[in-house]
Amino acid sequence: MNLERTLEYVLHRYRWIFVCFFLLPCSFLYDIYVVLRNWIHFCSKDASIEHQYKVKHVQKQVKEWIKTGQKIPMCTARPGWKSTSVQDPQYKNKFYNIEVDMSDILGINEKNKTILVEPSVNIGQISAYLIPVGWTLPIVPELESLTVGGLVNGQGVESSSHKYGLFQHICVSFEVVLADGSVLKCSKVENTDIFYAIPWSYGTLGFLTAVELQIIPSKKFVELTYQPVYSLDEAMDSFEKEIKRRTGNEFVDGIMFSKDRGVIMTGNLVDTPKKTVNAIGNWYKQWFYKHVESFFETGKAIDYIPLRDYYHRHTRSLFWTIEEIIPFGNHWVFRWFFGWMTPPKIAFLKLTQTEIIKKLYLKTQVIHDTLVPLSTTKDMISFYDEAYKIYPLWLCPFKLTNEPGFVHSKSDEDEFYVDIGLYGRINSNNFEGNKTHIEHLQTLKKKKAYEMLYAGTYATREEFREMFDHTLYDRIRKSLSCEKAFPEIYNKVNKEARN
Ligand SMILES: Cc1cc2nc3c(=O)[nH]c(=O)nc-3n(C[C@H](O)[C@H](O)[C@H](O)COP(=O)(O)OP(=O)(O)OC[C@H]3O[C@@H](n4cnc5c(N)ncnc54)[C@H](O)[C@@H]3O)c2cc1C
Ligand SMILES: NC(=O)C1=CN([C@@H]2O[C@H](COP(=O)(O)OP(=O)(O)OC[C@H]3O[C@@H](n4cnc5c(N)ncnc54)[C@H](OP(=O)(O)O)[C@@H]3O)[C@@H](O)[C@H]2O)C=CC1
Ligand SMILES: CC(C)=CCC[C@@H](C)[C@H]1CC[C@@]2(C)C3=C(CC[C@]12C)[C@@]1(C)CC[C@H](O)C(C)(C)[C@@H]1CC3
Repeated sequence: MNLERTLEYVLHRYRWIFVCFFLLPCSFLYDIYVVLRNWIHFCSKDASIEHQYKVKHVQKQVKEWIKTGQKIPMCTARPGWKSTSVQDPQYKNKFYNIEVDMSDILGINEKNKTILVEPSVNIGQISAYLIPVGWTLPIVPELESLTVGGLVNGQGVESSSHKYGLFQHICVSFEVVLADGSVLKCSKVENTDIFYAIPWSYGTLGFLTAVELQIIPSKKFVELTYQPVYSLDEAMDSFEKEIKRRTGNEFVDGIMFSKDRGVIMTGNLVDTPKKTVNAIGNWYKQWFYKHVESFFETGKAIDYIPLRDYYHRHTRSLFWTIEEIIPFGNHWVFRWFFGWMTPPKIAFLKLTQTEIIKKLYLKTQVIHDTLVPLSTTKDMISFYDEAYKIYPLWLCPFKLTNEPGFVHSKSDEDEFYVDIGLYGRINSNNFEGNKTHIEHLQTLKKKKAYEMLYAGTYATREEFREMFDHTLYDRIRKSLSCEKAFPEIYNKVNKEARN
């Protein structure tokens, strides 16, 4: 027991040695390799012609699965350690793996204001491609490694979501390979039901092979205003006012550093900065959340930030979770000398974490996002303060439409919700392990909230069905004969059902 404790302590406390001396250089070299590979690929091949061959390859694999007698369900062959989540999808070892590794941008259609991409294209790739040519996605989730396939089959949210909704709401059409090996295009005008059923479906309706996304004109900078607040009431009032402001804000989000102290941030796109630009993405700059915290000393302030730096502001510090791994990572000496190699790749961190580190995270930390109606956000934050006391806390408002599907507003109208992000160490003396986690689930139910599923769910199958609207999903699964081909969503996102 004592030995285990000591080992836990050493592995956790000194993880940085392995991360700094091994994972950081590997991550940096891997990034160079990816840039070169994409560039060579871009110069040597016509992505849209090659796309057709890639789709045929997926179809061929599905048809081979049919010939095997459809005994075990299918899933993508993307290894679990590559996924941007804490989960370990062990089903990948048991299921029939289909290679859907398609990572090309297929082109922009400026007239229709859309971009066509393959599903393994990541958000970093899209922002680097679009911004220099004057366009951007209306919603750019902040971690560069998130893929379009994962964001569509899962879910995505960002500080522009109060205006545009969730990532699924900027999708124009999907191309999918179905369980019978056929290819189908769906959108708001053709195969509508399938179009609405795919978001949140976790790859349990078919294999996504292309996604058409809405694009909007971009500008060079974000004018970002930081407004410190000194009580939860003030935070909620300011938040509500900024979301509903008539003149509009392109971006609204907030970070609470304790129950009574937070910073609400509002931003707009501009071409001409009115003061010196703050390129917060440069390797020697402070971690973004530390920069935000500094405004308690100075009071309300404005920054002009290059657009791409703003979008990926939490990439370098993985929100605030990197501090647990490299505790001195924000020290100026580290930033100046090693900052250019950060962050370590999430995939490499996952691949190399030990069982003891995994257990320690589960025992002492929570990584979870909940989607709570704006009207009950204050109560939910108070609950989190009592039960977990995890700070900083991310607050990201979003518009939830009543379009059909797994998650929609609970009235006939669009409603405002807030994504509350808990990422870190539990500091509350009231925390009582699973008892608290169960109370949390019950509170979510009372508040008519949803859970984001990248962190998995501990809800029972019944609770899960109560939280998420399965009406359309069940119907589409039947009509597309998915029973043998794919597991149900629950069997992918709940640990016990998954194994
Ligand atoms: C947010 C949360 C909610 C929970 N709710 C319930 C509940 O309602 N009812 C109940 O009976 N038990 C609940 N638990 C506890 C849980 O049931 C068991 O501890 C778990 O099933 C043990 O499985 P595992 O170690 O194989 O972890 P896995 O689920 O396989 O996860 C693998 C590893 O990933 C990490 N990890 C996974 N998810 C998280 C996360 N959200 N936050 C931090 N680290 C994570 C851990 O390192 C974990 O060891 C909850 C745990 C967490 C963190
Ligand atoms: N700001 C934000 O919104 C953030 C969101 N996230 C979450 O991260 C996740 C995305 O991470 P990422 O690593 O990109 O994705 P993952 O590899 O985690 O994939 C997520 C799910 O999507 C399915 N999927 C992915 N591609 C396809 C495809 N082409 N066809 C069919 N199914 C597919 C996977 O199926 P299979 O199981 O078969 O592989 C899996 O179930 C999302 O769930 C998102 O919610 C995380 C951080 C921030
Ligand atoms: C909806 C939004 C904005 C979600 C943000 C989620 C991030 C905070 C999550 C996504 C991936 C994530 C779960 C991860 C981790 C921290 C929190 C992250 C970055 C870490 C790095 C924590 C340390 C762990 O040992 C391990 C390496 C497995 C994970 C990897 C994924």
